[in-house]
Amino acid sequence: MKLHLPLIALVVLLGFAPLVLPTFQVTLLNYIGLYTLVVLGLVLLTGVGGMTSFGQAAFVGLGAYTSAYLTTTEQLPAWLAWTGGSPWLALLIGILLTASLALLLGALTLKLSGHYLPLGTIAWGISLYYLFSTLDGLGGHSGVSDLPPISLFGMALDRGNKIFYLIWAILLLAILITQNLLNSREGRAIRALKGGQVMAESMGVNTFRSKMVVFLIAALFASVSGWLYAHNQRFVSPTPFGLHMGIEYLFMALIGGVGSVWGALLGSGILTMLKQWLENLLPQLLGSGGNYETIVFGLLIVLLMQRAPGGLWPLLMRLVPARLKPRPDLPIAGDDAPGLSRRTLPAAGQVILEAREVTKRFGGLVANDKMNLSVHAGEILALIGPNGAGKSTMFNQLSGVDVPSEGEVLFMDERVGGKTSRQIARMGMSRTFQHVKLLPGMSVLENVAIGAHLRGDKGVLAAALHLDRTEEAELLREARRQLERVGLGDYLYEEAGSLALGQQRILEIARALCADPCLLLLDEPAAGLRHKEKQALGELLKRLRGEGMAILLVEHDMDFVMGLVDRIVVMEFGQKIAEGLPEEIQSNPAVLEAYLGGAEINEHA
Ligand SMILES: Nc1ncnc2c1ncn2[C@@H]1O[C@H](COP(=O)(O)OP(=O)(O)OP(=O)(O)O)[C@@H](O)[C@H]1O
Repeated sequence: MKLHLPLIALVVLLGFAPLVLPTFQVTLLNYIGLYTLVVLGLVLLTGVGGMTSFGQAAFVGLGAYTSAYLTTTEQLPAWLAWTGGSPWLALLIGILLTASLALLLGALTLKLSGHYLPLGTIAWGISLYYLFSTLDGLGGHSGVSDLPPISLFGMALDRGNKIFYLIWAILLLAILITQNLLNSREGRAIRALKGGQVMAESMGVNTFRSKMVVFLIAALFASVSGWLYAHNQRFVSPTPFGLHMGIEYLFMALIGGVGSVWGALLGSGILTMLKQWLENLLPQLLGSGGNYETIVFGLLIVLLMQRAPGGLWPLLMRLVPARLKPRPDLPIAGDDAPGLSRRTLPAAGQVILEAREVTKRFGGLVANDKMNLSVHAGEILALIGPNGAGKSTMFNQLSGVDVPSEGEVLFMDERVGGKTSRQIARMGMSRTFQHVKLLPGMSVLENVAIGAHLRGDKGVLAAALHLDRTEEAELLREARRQLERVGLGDYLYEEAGSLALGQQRILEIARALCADPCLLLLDEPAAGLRHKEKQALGELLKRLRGEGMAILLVEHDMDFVMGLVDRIVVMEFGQKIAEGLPEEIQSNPAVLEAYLGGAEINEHA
């Protein structure tokens, strides 16, 4: 089922709602719409991006108070006088103010990791809350009243059933924008934030920028919700923008399903209705007034986290038959489309990667000792050695993940040390990982398309407005092409996490190829592969070599290495003990001694 069908159904239902429902229910729906807008931001920020924020209510307050101040103050400062009490111009100022503050707060807090980030959001959430009650002109704890209603096409939205349409139109637009964004090049970068940052950076994604984007969007959604809230209530006071409300928004996200866009609506709806219902029911049941609903909520949340940590939306989706499930829109360009531009590969034999006297020390331990090696275009070089020989450490120096203590690594005649993974990816080096790094819940096709990140340039705005479709179709076609090339063409729409380990390794190679590299670094590509898969991988790597690609692999499987590579570098105790053709290495006494105490290398080492 196409993804916008549920949207159309919802629009029709909502169109009739204020005409048939009693005022009280319309008011409830208005609140659900306002809360969902904030929670939608949290889904992006927390559920998708993996950054927990307790401070969203403060951004709601910022939007609300900005409009309250601008539309009720009689003598505005001269530089703001042009807003003339218009809620729409106040919205514009609110958006600009929120964006500026979000950029500042994001720059200060988003680099924090672990529990420091949520603590940071609590800190600025509390600061903003106190600012609302302290700043001159904002009415202190009693707040600001008599806000004008929003006018639209000359009609004052002064009643719940009128502003209803504006609230829900803005919310549906936000849902659409969020869906569009998530199903795009930028969206894949955002979805990689939770659990895939190292991989994403090595594919050229600027993960800090992606974090900033979701933080900004979440703040703007909250601020617009605040603006609507203020003009719906026609009154603002600090209470609804405090930390407790920040926590309540998180609860809504958690109940609905913090990773799903529609979960935001479900969570806000359930919490709002349930709260209302419990507020009425519990005092009657218990025979006295009090905040019993908060206690019941606490218990319900604990229960939910035990039983359905992913929230209710994923549970509901499990009940829906596969053919009715909403499918993301994944356009794939036809074969007649022009295709992405490709890098010109260096001439065969040209030195692409060179390690010069690379030494790496960890305290007193010398993991790499004056290592020299070079990789040429159109060549497969294997780096082998017994466990602990220093191969992974060398791999890290070569790929720029780590900087040598002494010596240097040159890639395409430029120093690798000190460059970011992104810069190195842009130069044409692409890699796989010893421990597979992919996004298990994302489709195989989209996982591989992350590799093509640097081959597109459409940004957030283009994605949100769906103006990126041609480029997106090209990127996905490239991902499909690489998947077909490595033999995973039948698995495009499977979840990557459902593939066998061997297939996941192959997926990583397809992803690396999607970047159109001139050098492939493969960390134990044959580990976990069955015999036939290894043969197929060997054939693929030979084909790539034939096309002029340089390939460096670290590998333990000697059968695989000996039948495939052009040259081998052998390491032991951090040093190079041999270098040469496979047949030379197989009979090199030093190598035989290092590996098997003298036996010939022809089995798995
Ligand atoms: N970050 C680190 N801090 C301290 N010691 C390290 C670090 N990384 C690696 N080492 C040490 O450096 C030596 C080489 O390790 P490395 O992982 O590079 O070997 P390897 O050849 O890749 O081994 P394996 O085949 O088992 O993966 C080992 O003694 C290891 O304990």
